[in-house]
Amino acid sequence: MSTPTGTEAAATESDQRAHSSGGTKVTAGEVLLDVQDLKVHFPIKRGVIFDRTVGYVYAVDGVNMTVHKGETYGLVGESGCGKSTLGRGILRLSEPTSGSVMFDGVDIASLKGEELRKMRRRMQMVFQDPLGSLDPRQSVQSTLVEGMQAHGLAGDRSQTGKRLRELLSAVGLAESALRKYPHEFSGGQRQRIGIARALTVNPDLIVADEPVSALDVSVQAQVVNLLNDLQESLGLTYIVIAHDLAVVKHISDRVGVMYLGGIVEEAPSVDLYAQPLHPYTIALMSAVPVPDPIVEDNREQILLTGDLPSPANPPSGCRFHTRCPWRQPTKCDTDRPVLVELRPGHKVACHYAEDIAAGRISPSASMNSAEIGDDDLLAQRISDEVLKARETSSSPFENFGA
Ligand SMILES: Nc1ncnc2c1ncn2[C@@H]1O[C@H](COP(=O)(O)OP(=O)(O)OP(=O)(O)O)[C@@H](O)[C@H]1O
Repeated sequence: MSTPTGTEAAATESDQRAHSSGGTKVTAGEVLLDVQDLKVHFPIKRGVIFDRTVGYVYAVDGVNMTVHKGETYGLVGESGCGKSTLGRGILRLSEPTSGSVMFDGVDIASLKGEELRKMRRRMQMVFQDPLGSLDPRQSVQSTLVEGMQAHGLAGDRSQTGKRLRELLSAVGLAESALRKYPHEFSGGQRQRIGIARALTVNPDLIVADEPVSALDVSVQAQVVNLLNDLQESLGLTYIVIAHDLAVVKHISDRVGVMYLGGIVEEAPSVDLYAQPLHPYTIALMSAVPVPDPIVEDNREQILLTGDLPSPANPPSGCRFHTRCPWRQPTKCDTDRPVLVELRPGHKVACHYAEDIAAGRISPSASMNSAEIGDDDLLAQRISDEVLKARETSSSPFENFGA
């Protein structure tokens, strides 16, 4: 996770390899998580008496990703593209349909019972809505003690008390918080409790699903800084799921862009934001205003037509071809592109990414803004991103385009 001053996460020289990519330092430590061809399909059932499976929602459909120890991997993409399901699939909170999830060298799909429980202790989740994810009838103390007891980490009374004080101090809450209930806290404080709960079991990996999106912009930076401090002091690895492009840019070392169940682009955060290579990422980023009025005046916005296809009936070939301004006949419609490393550490799943980057293919006129209707879903979502970016430009985060 990048700090607000842009310093890199600490790691020892021996477990790092670094190389330069257009001025960006790409740092890769030891692999903690290795996801291969992960699929999570949800059956669609019909029938009152006989529960017939009539189809599947292909929520996650062939994801490959690796996450290194001590890094923050940001997952971004529009609503419904499968980010949460991927996070849950990695933790086996949603049962994968196929594929492998290697965590610290062990395939967690093969684990059962006690072994799975022990492995789960090392992987925790922080949720978007701290109020919804905390039991309103439980005091902070019982919430935290419950987490420890579930994994046999509670110890005796004085050990538990010491640990509780450590946890509260780690997340910046006073000891008096122990006796209080979730409704007595602000949103930011509740998220601190959610983080403390995840920390009770000394995890290695935290999957944070929209950890700041329910918070006021003024509080978002505090929680991001807390996550950052905890990462440095405890050596944590994060997967942060977020739709806010500014937040993702700010907190991630590397970013994966998801579209309809797959990762279409993955790169070190600085590289991705400096030069997006996948048409979907290019369109998302072109929609976000920049603070410099001259740059803003010349900003070329790529708008896309068509609705987001249903994950129950995804398009053939490239999943994005139905809305891609650079779509080329036949190949895009028939062949599903795989992630290919086009720059150091920068992978793209697009048959024509190099041609697009070199300007050898122009976006189709029929896909430009003139034809965008008010009811276009993506246009709506992109404009939501624009509005969000405008809000965050007065937030503690740097403006997306800065
Ligand atoms: N338990 C489930 N059963 C059936 N379909 C599901 C289930 N969970 C998610 N889905 C579907 O899977 C797709 C991906 O959902 P998911 O929540 O992972 O997306 P997301 O990118 O996290 O979106 P959001 O940002 O809105 O949470 C959606 O079409 C969703 O409706």
